[in-house]
Amino acid sequence: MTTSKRPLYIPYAGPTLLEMPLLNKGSAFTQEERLAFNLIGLLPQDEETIEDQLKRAYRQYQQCGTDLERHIYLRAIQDDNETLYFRLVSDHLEEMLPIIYTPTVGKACQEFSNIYRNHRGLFINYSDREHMDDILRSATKGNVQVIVVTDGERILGLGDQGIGGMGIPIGKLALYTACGGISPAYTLPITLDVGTNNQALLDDPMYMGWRHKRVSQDEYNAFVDEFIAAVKRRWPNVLLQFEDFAQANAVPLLERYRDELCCFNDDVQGTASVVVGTLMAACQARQQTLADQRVVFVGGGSAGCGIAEQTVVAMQAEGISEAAARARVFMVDREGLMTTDQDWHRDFQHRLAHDASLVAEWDGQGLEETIAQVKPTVLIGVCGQKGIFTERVVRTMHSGCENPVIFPLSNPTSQAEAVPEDILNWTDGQALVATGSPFEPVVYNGRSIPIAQCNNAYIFPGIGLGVVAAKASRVTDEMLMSASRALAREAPLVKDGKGALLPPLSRIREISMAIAFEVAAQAQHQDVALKTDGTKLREIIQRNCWEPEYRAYRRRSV
Ligand SMILES: O=C([O-])CC(=O)C(=O)O
Ligand SMILES: [Mg+2]
Repeated sequence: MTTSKRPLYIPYAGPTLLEMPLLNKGSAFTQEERLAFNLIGLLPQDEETIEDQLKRAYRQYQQCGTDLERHIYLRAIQDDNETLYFRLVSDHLEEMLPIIYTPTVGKACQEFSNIYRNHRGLFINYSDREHMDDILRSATKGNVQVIVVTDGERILGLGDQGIGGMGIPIGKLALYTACGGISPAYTLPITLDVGTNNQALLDDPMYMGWRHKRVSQDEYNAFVDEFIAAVKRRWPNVLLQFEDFAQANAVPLLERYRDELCCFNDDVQGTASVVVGTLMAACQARQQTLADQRVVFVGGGSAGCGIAEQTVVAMQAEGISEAAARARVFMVDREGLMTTDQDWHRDFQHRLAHDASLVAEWDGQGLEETIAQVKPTVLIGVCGQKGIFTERVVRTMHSGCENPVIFPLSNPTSQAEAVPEDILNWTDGQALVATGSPFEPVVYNGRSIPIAQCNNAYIFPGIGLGVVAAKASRVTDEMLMSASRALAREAPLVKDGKGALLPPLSRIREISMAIAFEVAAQAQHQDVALKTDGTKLREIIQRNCWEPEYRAYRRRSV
């Protein structure tokens, strides 16, 4: 079945057309199209519908033996026929998200050079820097609206994966389409190949990236500068998402470019936005405010500090002073509670450090002691250290707080600070738990407790859709806060008094639309997008939503 939308006029034909994943329909080309586009004899005789193709594809998917094989299989369909890929993923969204995205995408990054089949996106190598404009020009898509870029240095909690990190921009952009409705014709994944410090990759004869240590900081900064300048020349209005950069670069890059082009850092700002939205939902479900909470973060990197700063802003919005809000937020890192006498902090960490006098009477300032002293109501893990929320840590917290909120957020599953089942067992089933990677519901005392996946996937597709639809020129902090509020409103535990802290992923398309609306309205309010009325805005957002369905093709002469 093709849609009732108007036909597309296509200048390509023959094998070339079949090799264009954005246009290929495979066995679904009609007899008339096969004639018009010189496809006779290039396809088996039977003219199929997308439903026929879906049945075959899903059957083959089910025959794959491992999650990584399922990932490879889906990526192959994506490279062959994007319409079929997105329809298949949309039809089985909850089942396939963990395959195309976290956690399986982590494995796909680690195995990138071993499982490589086909080109997708751009690899911009440091030694090709003089050709930056040519490289961007050779991106076959003319109208790019969203770029996700990584340099592969901090892929999930898995560290430096070199060019293997490309799995992440590809996965994130698949979600922009599957969850946010952005047409795949408008998305472009990019990996900046500035070398790798992962010795195993450098020694691996299969490794496909630049076999070179990461370039020096000065060389790196100049290279990223050239990249951003070239992007601005080629697509001045694009939305650029920074993804999985190392801590040393994430915040500085964001600060350097956020007033220069429409960009955001998903790990810092997207994660902050989804976590604050989930915290708001947890507080509302308990009829408390965020400003009532004492929050301990384990992991003082850019993600942890980003969430902490956004938490401070959200507490202030409830009416307390900045100083009072900061007094309720505690960062624990490798040297324990972050205090102002430690000299390793970067600026963004120093702002969140407590005065050393706070710990003067404590018995050290490690995680357990901090929990015992601070008596937090919320514990958030963003340190990538598996199992750091030990039974002792969780039980100590529970002894000071009847219903603790505990979010082990590190990804993928193998890096989680604790698993939900243990947390619920150690807290007599009282904790409110959300994780970064997906987990099955936990059965406790015969009750099935759903575990929310507090992953930035709830946020970035909606932000992207809102920005693209409203043609916003910047991503402001207030736009991110609107996204948090829109997400909290959808929490089943708040709306219905039961269920999870976040809506099921099966509703993510709808949630992304709601987020897009709030984000776009806020952009208009702040004059970073042209004003329209609300009805018109809804219409524009709707119009920007691409559906994975085949259009009829007519031949256009070149
Ligand atoms: O990709 C994910 O699942 C979330 C994320 O940004 C990260 O962990 O870096
Ligand atoms: Mg990330």
